Amino acid sequence: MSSAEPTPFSTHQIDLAALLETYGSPLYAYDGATIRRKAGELKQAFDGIDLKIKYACKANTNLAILRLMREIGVELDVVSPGELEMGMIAGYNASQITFTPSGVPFEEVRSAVDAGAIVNVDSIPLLEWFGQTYGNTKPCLIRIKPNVAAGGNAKIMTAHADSKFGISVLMLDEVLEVVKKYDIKIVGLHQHTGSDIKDAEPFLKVADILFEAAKRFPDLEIIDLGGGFKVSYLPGDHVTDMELLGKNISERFNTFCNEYGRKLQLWFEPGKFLVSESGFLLVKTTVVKEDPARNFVHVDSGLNHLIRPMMYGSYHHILNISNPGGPLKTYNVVGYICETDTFATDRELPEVRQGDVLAFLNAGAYGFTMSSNYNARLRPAEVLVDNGNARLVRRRETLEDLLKTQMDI
Ligand SMILES: Cc1ncc(COP(=O)(O)O)c(C=O)c1O
Ligand SMILES: N[C@@H](CCCC[NH3+])C(=O)O
Repeated sequence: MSSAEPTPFSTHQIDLAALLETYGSPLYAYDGATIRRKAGELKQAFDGIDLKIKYACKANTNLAILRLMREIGVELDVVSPGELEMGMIAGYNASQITFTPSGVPFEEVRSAVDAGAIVNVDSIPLLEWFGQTYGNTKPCLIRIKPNVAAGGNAKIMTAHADSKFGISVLMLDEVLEVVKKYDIKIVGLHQHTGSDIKDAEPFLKVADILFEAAKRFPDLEIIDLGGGFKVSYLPGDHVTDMELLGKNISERFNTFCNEYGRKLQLWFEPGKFLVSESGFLLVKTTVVKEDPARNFVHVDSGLNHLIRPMMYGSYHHILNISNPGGPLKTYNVVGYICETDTFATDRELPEVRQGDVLAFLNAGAYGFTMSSNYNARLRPAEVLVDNGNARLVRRRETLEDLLKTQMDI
C-alpha cells in the first residue's frame, strides 16, 4: 500500500507580512482554519467509527489553540501535570484528558487520577503501584510497546524494541499477573509508534498487534492507536493518506470488535497532523554575509525558537515574503545563537536582502513548545488568526520574565 499523492503545499490564507508588521519580529503565527480543516479530515476518514481524537498537546500548548480544539470536539492527551493544568484552564473537564506519562514520579500519576484524568500506564512498576493504590476503583489504559520501528527519524521512533516507551508486548503474561493480583480495571490498550509516519503499513501492523493483545483483556472499552501521521514538510512530500488509512483501519477495527463481541471506541492522539501546517515562524533577516564558501543569511531567531532542524535534521520550507519574485540564489540560513544553528543548508530562495521577512513553514507543531531561553534570548509572541480575526495569544517575553526566578538580583 502506498502513501498519498503529494498534497497542495501551504494552503494558508493569512497575511503573514501584515502580521509581522503589526506584532513585530520574531513571531509565531497560527491559522485556525487549517486546524479546523485537519480535524475535519481525520473525523471524515473514520466516519462511522466511534472515534475520539485526543490532541497530543505537547505539539502546541497555547491556550487559544487548546480552546479551539475543545470548541471543535477534540479532547486532549497530556504528558505532564503542567499540560494537564493547561488543559483544564482551557476549559476541559479532566475526564476528557488522558495522561500518557513516560517514567514519571508516581505522585504525578496520583495527582492526575485524583483530578479525574485517565492514565496510560507505561511500566510494570507503575502498574503495581496503580494496583496497590487504587485496586479496581479507578480505570486505566496500558501503553503497549509493539516492537515496530517506524517514524521520520530514529529520535522520534517510539515503539521499537529498544525504545524506552511503554510495556513490551512480549510481557503480556506479566501484565496480566499484576492486573489479576490487584483486580485492576483495564479499560483500554494504547500504543504510539512514532512521529512522521508516511506509510500505512506500520499503522496497520501495530493495529493488528494491539487487537491481538486486546483479546486477552475482557473488559476493554477503548483501543488507542496514538498519533504520528505524517504531514507535508517540503513541496511534493508524500504524506499519510488519511482517507485510505481510515478505510483500512476502520475495516480491521470493525472485524476486531465483532470478534471481541462488543463495539469499542477508537482513539487517536495526533499532534503534528492537527497543528503543524497551521503555524509559521516569521523572522527578519539581520545580516546577509557573502563568504567565499557560502552565502549566509542570518535571522533574528535560532535554535532557541525552532530547534527541529538542528535536533532532527528536519526540513522546514522557507519563504522570502518580502521579495517573492526575486532572482533565486543559494544560501545557508542560520540563526543568531552562539552555536551552529543552521535552519537550512544550500537552500534556494528568492534573493534575500537585509531586513527581508522570512517565513518558516510547519512551525505549528513542536515549535514554540520546544523553544528555550538559551543565550538569554527572549521567546517570540504568538498570534492566532481565526474566524477572520488576528489575536495576540501570547505576548513577547521581556527581560523581567527571564529574571523572575533568579534570586540574586
Ligand atoms: C504518546 C504520544 N501520543 C501522540 C504523540 C503525537 O505524535 P505526532 O505529533 O507525531 O502526531 C506523541 C509524540 O510523539 C506521543 O508520544
Ligand atoms: N518533537 C518531535 C515529535 C514528537 C516526539 C515525541 N515523542 C518532532 O518535532 O518531530
